Amino acid sequence: MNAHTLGVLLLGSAGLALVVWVLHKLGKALAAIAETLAAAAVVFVALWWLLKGLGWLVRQIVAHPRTTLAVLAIAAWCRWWGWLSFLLTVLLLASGLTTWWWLHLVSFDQWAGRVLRSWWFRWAVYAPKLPGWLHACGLSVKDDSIPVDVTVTLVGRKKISRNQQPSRVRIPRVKVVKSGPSWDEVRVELVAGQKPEDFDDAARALASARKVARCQVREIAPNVVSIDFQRRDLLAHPVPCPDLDEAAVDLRRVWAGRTEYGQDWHLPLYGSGSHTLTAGASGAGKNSVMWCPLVSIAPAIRDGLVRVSGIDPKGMELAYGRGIFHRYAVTGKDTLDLLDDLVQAMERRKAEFAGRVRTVPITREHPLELVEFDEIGALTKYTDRKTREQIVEKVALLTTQGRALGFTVRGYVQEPTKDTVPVRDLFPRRICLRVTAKSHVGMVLGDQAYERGAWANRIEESAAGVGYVWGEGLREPLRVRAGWVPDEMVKALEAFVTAGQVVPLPAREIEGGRAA
Ligand SMILES: Nc1ncnc2c1ncn2[C@@H]1O[C@H](COP(=O)(O)OP(=O)(O)OP(=O)(O)O)[C@@H](O)[C@H]1O
Repeated sequence: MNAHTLGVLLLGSAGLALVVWVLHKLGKALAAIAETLAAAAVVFVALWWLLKGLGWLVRQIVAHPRTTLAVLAIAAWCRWWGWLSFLLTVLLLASGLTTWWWLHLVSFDQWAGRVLRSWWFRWAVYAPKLPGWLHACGLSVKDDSIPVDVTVTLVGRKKISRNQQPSRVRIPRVKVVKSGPSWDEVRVELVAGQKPEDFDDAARALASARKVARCQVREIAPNVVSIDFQRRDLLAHPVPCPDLDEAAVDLRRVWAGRTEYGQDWHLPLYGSGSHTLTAGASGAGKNSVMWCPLVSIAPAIRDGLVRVSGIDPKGMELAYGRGIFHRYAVTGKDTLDLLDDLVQAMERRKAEFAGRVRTVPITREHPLELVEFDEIGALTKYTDRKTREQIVEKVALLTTQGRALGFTVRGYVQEPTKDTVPVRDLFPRRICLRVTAKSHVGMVLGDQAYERGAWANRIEESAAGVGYVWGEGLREPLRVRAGWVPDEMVKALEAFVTAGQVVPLPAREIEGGRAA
C-alpha cells in the first residue's frame, strides 16, 4: 500500500466518522423534537378534553339548575354530616310520604305526587326518549332540507351553493313536563319550519310510540305545543251506583261516584258548598249527578230528614220518580209557586232560629229542603221576562241565605253562560261535565280551569257522567264520574222512600226507558 492509498483511506475514514457523528447529533436533535412534540400533543389533547368536559358541565348546570343544586346540596350534606344521616333522612321522608299517600291519596298526589312523578317522567321517559319519537314520527327538521340557493350571475351562469356542513337534525326541545293522575302534559318548543298542525297529524303515531291509548295536542303559544299522553283511565267504564240500603247517611258527605284515582267521590248536600251547579251538554249525564246522591240518601228521604223538591221544565226526567219529590213543578208558574213556598218556609225558619243557633240542625220538624232544578236555563232565560226575573230572585234568595237554614239548591244547565244562568256565581260548587266549547269550562269552573287540565270539552260522548270539579280544597281540577243510576233503580228509590205507596210501573214499561 503506497502513501497515496493510505492518505485516501485515512481521509475516507475521517469523513465517514464525521458523517456518523453528524447523523448521531441530528438523530438526537430529531428525537428531542419528536419527544417535545409528542408531549405537547398529549398536553394539548388533554387540555382540549378538559375544556370540552368543562363546557359540557357548564351547559348541564345551566340547563338543569335544580338538579345541580340538589347534587351540590347532597354532596355538602354528606361532606358535613355524613352519608348515614343523609340516608336516614331520606328513609324518614319516604316513610312520611308513603303514610300521607296511604291516608289521603288525592291531597298527596296534588301536593307532592305529581311533582315527583313529573320530575321522574322527565328524566326517565321524556327527556331521553321523546326526541327519538318525534324524529321517528317526522317531527324533526333536517338542515339539508333547506332549499338550495340558485344565483344567476351577470354573464348568465348559474351558481348553485349548498351548505357544505354535514346535515344537522333539529328536534323540538322539551320545556316542561307535568304529570297528572291520568295524563302527562309534555310542552315542547317547535323548531323553525314546524307548525302546531304537524303535531296534530302525528298524534296517533306519538300515542303508539309512547304505548298509550290516546295522545292529544294543544297549542299553548305560536311556537309551543303541549303533547298530552293519557297514561290510564280509571273512569273508562260506568261506575255502578250501590244498591239501596239502610246505612247511616252523612248529608255533608254523600256518595256521588268515583274519582280518577279510583276513589269514592262525595258531595255535600247540606252545609258549606252544598249549592251545586252542574253544566253539561245534552246527554252528558247530568241526571246521574242528580239521581246518584238521592239514592245514597234514600233512608234520610224516607225518614223525613230530607225533603226533595223537583223542578222539571221538560216534564220527563223527574216525573219518572215523581213519588220521591215532596213538591214538583213543570211550568214557569208552578215553579214560581214552588220557590215561593220554599222562600216562605225559609223565612219562618229564620224567624224561629235567629239568634239561637248559627246553623239549623236537621230534624224531622226541620228537614233539609233539597231543590233539584233540572234545565235551570229553560226557566231563567226562555220564559217571559216577569216570570224569569221572579224565578231568578227566588233562586238567589235560597242560594244566598239557605245554607245555614237547611235549604240547598242543585241546578243543572246545558249552556252555562251568564245570560242563561244569571245566578251562576251564587252556586259555590260547580261540576263541569262534557261541554261543547272550551270557553264553557272557564264559565263553570273559573279562570285557568282549562289551562290546569279541566278539559271538559274533550270528554267523549261515550263517557256520560264524566266531568271535572275544582275548588273547595282541590288544588287541581279533579276528574270524576257520577254513579250510574238505571231506570229500575229510580223506581226502586221511589218505592223505598214512599214505602211502596207509589204503584210501580209495569216491568215492561221500565225496561223500555223512562216514562213520563
Ligand atoms: N254516570 C253514567 N255512567 C254511564 N252512562 C251514563 C251515566 N249518566 C248517563 N249515562 C248515559 O247517558 C245518557 C244520557 O244521560 P242523561 O240523561 O243524564 O244526560 P243529560 O245530561 O241529562 O242530557 P239532557 O240534558 O239531554 O237530558 C243516559 O241515558 C245513559 O245512557
